[in-house]
Amino acid sequence: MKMINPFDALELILSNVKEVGYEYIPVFDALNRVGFENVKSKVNLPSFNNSAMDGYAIKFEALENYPNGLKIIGTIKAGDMKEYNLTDSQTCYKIMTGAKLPEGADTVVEYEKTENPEPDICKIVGNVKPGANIRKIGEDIKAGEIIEIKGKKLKPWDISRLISCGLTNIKVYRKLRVAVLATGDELIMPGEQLKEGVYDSNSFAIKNLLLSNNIDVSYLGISKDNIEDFEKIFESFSNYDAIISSAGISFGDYDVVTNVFKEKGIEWIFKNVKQKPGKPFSFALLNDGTPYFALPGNPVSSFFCTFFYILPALRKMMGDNNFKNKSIYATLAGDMLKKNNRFHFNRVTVKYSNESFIAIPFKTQDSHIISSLFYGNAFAVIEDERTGVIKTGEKVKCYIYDYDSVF
Ligand SMILES: Nc1nc2c(c(=O)[nH]1)N[C@H]1C(S)=C(S)[C@@H](COP(=O)(O)OP(=O)(O)OC[C@H]3O[C@@H](n4cnc5c(N)ncnc54)[C@H](O)[C@@H]3O)O[C@H]1N2
Ligand code: MOO
Repeated sequence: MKMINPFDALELILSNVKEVGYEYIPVFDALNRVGFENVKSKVNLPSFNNSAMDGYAIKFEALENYPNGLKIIGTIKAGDMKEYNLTDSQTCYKIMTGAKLPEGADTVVEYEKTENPEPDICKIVGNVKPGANIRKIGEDIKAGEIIEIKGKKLKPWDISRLISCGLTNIKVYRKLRVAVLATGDELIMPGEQLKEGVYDSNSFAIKNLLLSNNIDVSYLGISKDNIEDFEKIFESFSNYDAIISSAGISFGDYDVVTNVFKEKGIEWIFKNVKQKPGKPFSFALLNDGTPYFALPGNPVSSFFCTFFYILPALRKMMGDNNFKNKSIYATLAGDMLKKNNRFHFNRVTVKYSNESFIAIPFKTQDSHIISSLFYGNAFAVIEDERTGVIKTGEKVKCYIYDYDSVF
C-alpha cells in the first residue's frame, strides 16, 4: 500500500481548510482571539506632552542664564489638565510624573538633580540635557496609525495597547465549533464501572487539547461499531466547523468510519499516512465542505495526530498567521531503535539543560502506552528510510506538546 508522507499529508490538509468569518467582541474579552483586520488608533499616545519624572519643568535656557535658582510658581500633578504657561525663564513649575507639561517648558529636571536653597527656589545642581524627561504627544503611536492585529493571536500586552489606543470593540475570527466523537463497542463512558472494556479517554485528550487552544468543543459521545448508530450521529455534523472521530478507521470488518464513508460515497483526500504512531489517520471533506479528521483508536496515535495535523489546521481556520508546527533540535540522551520504514514520532522528554536541549526517549514506543504521553513532552521525528539504532548524542528534531515541563 502506497502511503502519503506526514509532511505532505499536513500540507494537503492545510490547503483544504478555509478560514471562518468574524464577530465583533469587546476588546476586554479578546484574550487569545485572532484579529480579523487591522485597526487604527483613535488617539495620540501619549495624548499630551507630559513629564516622565517627579521634578521641575523649566526652559532649558534658564540653566545658563539663572545658575543661582529659579522661582517655583506652582505645582502640577497628574490629572490636572489646566493650561499652565511658563513665559518667564527665571521661573519653573514643580511637576509630577505623568502631569501635563506647561506651555513654554521644554525640559524636566528630576528632584535628584536639584536643591532648594529656599522653599520656593529650585537650584539645578546636576547635569541636564535639553528636552530631558518629556514624553511627547504621539511618540508611542499617532492617532490614525495602523495597529497590525490581522492574524495575530491577541496577548495581554496587545490588549493593553488596543485599550490605550481607545479601541472598545474589535473584529476577531469567530470561535471554532468542533465535534469530537469516539467509535467502538468496547468503549465505556468515564465514570462507569469498568469490567473488561476501555474508557473513552481519546475524546477527552482531544477535547482538552482543543479547549486549551481556545476552541469550543462538543463531545458527541460514543458510536457503536454499527452503521446505523454512526449515521445517527452523522446527522448532526453539519452544525460544526470540523469533525474529529477516533477509531474504526483501519481495515477491520467493524471499522465503522471506513464503512459509512464507503456507503455514503465520501472520498478520502488521503487514507493512511507513512508514520508511527497514527498510520490509519485519514482526512476527508464532507459533502458540505466540513473537514473530517478520522483518527486511529490507539491513544498515542490519536493524540499525536490531533497535535501534529489537526491543531495547525484549526489554527489556520481561526485565522492565526502563526499556525505552523514548531520544532527544536535536541541531543538524544539514550538510544532509540527503529525497525520499519515509516516516519516515527517517538515520545521523548525534552529538558533544557546547560543552555541546550536534550531528549530522553521513553522506554516503549507502542501506540497504546498512554504513560509515554504522561512522562514525555515531545515527539522526536525519525526519517522514514532510517532504520536501526539512533544513537545517544545524535541531534533529533522534536515537536514539543508541553513546553511548561521543558524548563
Ligand atoms: N490488518 C491490520 N490491522 C491493523 C492495522 C493494519 O494496518 N492492518 N493497523 C494497526 C494500527 S497501526 C492501528 S493504530 C490500529 C488502529 O485501528 P483503528 O483506528 O481502527 O482503531 P481500533 O482498532 O478500533 O482501536 C485501536 C485500539 O485503540 C483503543 N481505543 C479505541 N478508541 C479509544 C478511545 N476512544 N479511548 C481509548 N482507547 C481507544 C481500542 O480499544 C484498541 O485497543 O489498527 C491496527 N490494526
Ligand atoms: O500506526 Mo498505529 O498508530 O502504530 O498503532
